[in-house]
Order: sequence, then C-alpha cells, then structure tokens
Amino acid sequence: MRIDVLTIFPEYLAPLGQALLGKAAAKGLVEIGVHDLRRWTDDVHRTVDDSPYGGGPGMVMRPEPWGRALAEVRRPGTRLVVPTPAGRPFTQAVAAQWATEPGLVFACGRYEGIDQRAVDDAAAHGPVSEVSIGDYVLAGGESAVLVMVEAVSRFIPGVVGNAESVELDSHADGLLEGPSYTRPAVWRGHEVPPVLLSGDHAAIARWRRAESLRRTADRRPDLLAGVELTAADRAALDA
Ligand SMILES: Nc1cc(-c2ccc3cc[nH]c3c2)n[nH]1
Repeated sequence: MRIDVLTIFPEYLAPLGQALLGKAAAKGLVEIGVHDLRRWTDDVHRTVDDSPYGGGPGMVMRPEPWGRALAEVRRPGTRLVVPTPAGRPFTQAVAAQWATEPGLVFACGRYEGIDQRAVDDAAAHGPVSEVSIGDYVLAGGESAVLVMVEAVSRFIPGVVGNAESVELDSHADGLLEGPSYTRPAVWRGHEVPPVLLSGDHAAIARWRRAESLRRTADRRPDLLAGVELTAADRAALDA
C-alpha cells in the first residue's frame, strides 16, 4: 500500500518512520511519502492561508496549493482522506476497508481548515472521505493522520507479527476486549482470575466473551446495539 501525506508540518509525521510502521516500510509492506504543501505555493512568502469569506476568526487554507499538490501526488482513483472534526466517524471497520485499497492520500488541514472547494474538487478524481477520529478539536490534521495510518496499517498482512492479535482486538467483533493478565499469578495481593490458569480452553473462551460483553455494556452500551447476542451472551450480561 502507498500512503502519501500532505502537510505544512512534515516533521510532525516523523513517527511514521518509527516502530511498527518503520519496520513495515523497511520490509516494503507499505510505502510512505510525506510532502510539504508549501512546495506548491506560488508566491515568495509561500502563503497557504487567507482570511475567511464571510468573516469570522482565524484563517482558511487556500485552495490553489491544494489543487496543485493533489494533482501531482494523488494517483487518479486514490482515496483522499481529510481529517476534520466535522467528518464521519473513523472506525475499525473503516480502517479495515481502507487497508484493502492500493493507496491513500491524507490532507492535513491547519488554521480553521481547508477551503471546501479544494475538497469538493478532489471528488472528481477519486473517492474523498472527510473523517473525524473523535468528538474533540485538534489544532490540525497531523495527529489524526498518525492515528489513522497506524490503525489502517495494522490490517496490512505482515505488519503486525501475530495476525490473530488483530482479529482479537477491541472492536474486531464489535465489542471491547476484556482484561489481560500475565505473570506473576499474584501481584500486590491481586490474583489472576483462576479460570485463566485452569487450562480449560472452552471455559477460558466463555469467560473472555463474558468479560468483553460486561465491559462493553458498562463502558460503551452504544456498541451493543450493533452486535448479535447469543442466549449465552444474554445470560452473561444478566449474571
Ligand atoms: N477528530 C478531529 C479532527 C480534528 C481536526 C482536523 C483538521 C484540522 C485543521 C485544523 N483543525 C483541525 C482539527 N480535530 N478533531
């Protein structure tokens, strides 16, 4: 998969070259390009912003640099992802879907955002997704892109060492994952739940499902609506 990021703060994306993703890039599983939007400005001051039409606080990113940058960086048909607090939710399911695509281009806004015409015009050259990573407001799109690139890359075969780990992640089955434990069996008087030491794999699977359901009901009851519950699930929730 090819990932390109357009930003006025390219150094903000340095973490993409580290750890899991850095190794994946080194293995050729993913190709990452970070591009300074100012390369496509047309004035000596390399201006990327201007005052908002209609008034209001702050500045808006000019459409022209974006138009030129996308024309050069984005292969026709490649999805353009635009992080924004006003976007549709970015979810595990969206990450899994995007991981099947040959490439993604991310547009990092700053200031009060990008002139909407740059985003709308991009739709003529491929799919455009305006997405939010949560109901809070950041100072720019870069942090959101780091989050989304990491979430998408974990679905690329070979990026995560243990493929089963991705399948068992929170939200993989629509539920939150339950608690995890490792040695020692007792730590500061806290015992590991005995079932996990029993070797009874069926009982362990039942316990883990029940813990996942209980945690989801407690912390994210909204997720339960999207999950088909078995009679055993309902019994676990009522216990
Ligand atoms: N989920 C979420 C996205 C953002 C975001 C995305 C882009 C820009 C550009 C300027 N401020 C921004 C904020 N905040 N929260």
